[in-house]
Amino acid sequence: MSQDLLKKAAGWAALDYVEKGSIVGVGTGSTVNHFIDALGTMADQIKGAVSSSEASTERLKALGIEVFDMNSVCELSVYVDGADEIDHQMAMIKGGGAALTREKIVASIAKQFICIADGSKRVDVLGQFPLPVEVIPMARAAIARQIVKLGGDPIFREGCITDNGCQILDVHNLKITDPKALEQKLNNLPGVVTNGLFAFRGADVLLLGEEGGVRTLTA
Ligand SMILES: O=C(CO)[C@H](O)[C@H](O)COP(=O)(O)O
Repeated sequence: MSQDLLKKAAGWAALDYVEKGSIVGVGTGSTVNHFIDALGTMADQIKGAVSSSEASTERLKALGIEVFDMNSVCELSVYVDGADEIDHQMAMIKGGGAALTREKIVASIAKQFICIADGSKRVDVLGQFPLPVEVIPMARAAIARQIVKLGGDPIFREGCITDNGCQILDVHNLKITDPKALEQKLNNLPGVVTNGLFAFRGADVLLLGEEGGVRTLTA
């Protein structure tokens, strides 16, 4: 089965976690696009969505789903999003699609984080996928020097401007033995907006698309 079909299976499986009449937190990416398509089939049964990116907002609206301003919503029952990597403790690397900051913000008000992914995303140790760090443009070089001191190799994602008007450094060759410690260290660097480690706010449920079907794992 193709990777996209595995993503699709995981995306559609997340529909089971959507409560009727609720506002749903929606992530970003190719796996989430399948979830949004699935959500479209129950557009008249939900109140709407809070979106983590302009791209997801556009897709949601095209399916007739109302998108609420994050500031008008206190709590979400679920937040559904993909991941670039997820480990056995349900910590993730996210941000391959550059939406990490809004993803972390929307996830922070959700009771449950439902991660949808194809089987290739599950890893023993995070860090094979370069860790995205969103930075204020004027701080980029200073942050890159600090990241080198932490043992990583930051590469500027040329041409990428986030929905927040910021830039991305993709950090290669990090050995992430303690995801929470690294998440905190990176957040402490002046000019870092967000880093793509989701260790403090990991997933609660992982729906993993595999050849044999969708496997459900819980934290
Ligand atoms: O964090 C993300 C976007 O910022 C995505 O969830 C992550 O990159 C996975 O993407 P995909 O579902 O396309 O593999």
